[in-house]
Amino acid sequence: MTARTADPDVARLVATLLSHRHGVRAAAPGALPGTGRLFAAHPALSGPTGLGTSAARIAPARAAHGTSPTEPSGSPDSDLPELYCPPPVRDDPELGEHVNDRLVQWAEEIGLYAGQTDRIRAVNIGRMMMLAHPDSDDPDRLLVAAKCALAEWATDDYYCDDGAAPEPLGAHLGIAYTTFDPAHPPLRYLPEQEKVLRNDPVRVALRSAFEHLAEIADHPRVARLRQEVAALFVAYTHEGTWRVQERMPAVWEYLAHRQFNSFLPCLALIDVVGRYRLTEAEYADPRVRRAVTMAANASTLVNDLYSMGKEDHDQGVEFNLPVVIAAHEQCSPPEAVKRSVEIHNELVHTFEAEATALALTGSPELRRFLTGVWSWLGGNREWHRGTARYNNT
Ligand SMILES: CC(C)=CCC/C(C)=C(\C)COP(=O)(O)OP(=O)(O)O
Repeated sequence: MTARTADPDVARLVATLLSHRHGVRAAAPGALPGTGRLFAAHPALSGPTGLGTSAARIAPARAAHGTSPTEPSGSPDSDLPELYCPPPVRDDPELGEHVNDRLVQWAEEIGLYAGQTDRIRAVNIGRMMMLAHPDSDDPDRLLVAAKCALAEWATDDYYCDDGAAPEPLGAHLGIAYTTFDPAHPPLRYLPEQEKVLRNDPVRVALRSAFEHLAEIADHPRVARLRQEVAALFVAYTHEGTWRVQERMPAVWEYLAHRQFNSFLPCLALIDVVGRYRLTEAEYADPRVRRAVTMAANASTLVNDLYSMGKEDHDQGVEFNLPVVIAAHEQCSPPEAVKRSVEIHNELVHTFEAEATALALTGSPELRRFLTGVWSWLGGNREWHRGTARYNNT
């Protein structure tokens, strides 16, 4: 495994991706084909109503941020393929800021990212939740999703990234897991266990986030998130092994890991935030699972592309799809970025086709959930395009 250096051609391509005015435009439709009409036919499932909610309704061809399928696509100054991604459905900066303020307050109260309040505020996960969950204007629900996301992200930042030693990773994650699936030791060991769970900000954050989730979600959906975060932790360990072994994974292996070291836990809360209930039978349907995990993977490849600039400055080896492709397919870094965009696009096209079929034949709740995943892709990309986490390097 060789250390990477910032390649000026890659920097140019990443800058193109990040650019608002000349970047790769959203090329995908704003709604899954056919679902706009179906939503209209099911007013009970057509999203929130009331003050300030009109922007949250799913509109087939309208972008919240000046990108629409009718706009020209592709960048004038590069041959980077279009990033196939829907536009964001709504942009309500005030709502995002409100959620973000409360999220930062929570982080301060529990000591998460202590001394880095300004940085965490600038990352603006409140805005991410506002963009990615356009069918909810409920700040309390968006805040719960934001707390879960920040706690999951912090687990990565504290235990995996930023030069963290890989050796204790398994133990860190094993203990962290018990914050939301409690261990029940003989009573005499309980004080010692409890002390450890309280003396680390990641553990405190995960426990607190799950407690808040339990206030708004029923047991099956809390269990659903538990399962997705367990898979996330397995994937964190998977990545840690490459560091210990100093091994560059094969492209297929990297992608398999990225399906779960992904935003899948965020997608799992789409119905909770939207205040409806997708049955566990439908969530677990292998056809739904395939579509949703592909979308999760694609949304995280967006992260790989947008975070390349940041990762060039991080300590230690940072894995992302272009780095893995360049290493294994003996191509230049710019070519690896292009191939990564193509892989992203294939995943999104496949999701679009399969989710459309499922939405047309499944329950109204499944239809709304899959539309929510599609909206999530658009909001996720829009957030990556603007967050200080990837734009201030
Ligand atoms: C919000 C959430 C579920 C986060 C867990 C997974 C995660 C940390 C990412 C999908 C982000 O990936 P990465 O580790 O590459 O993050 P950075 O690019 O370092 O911000």
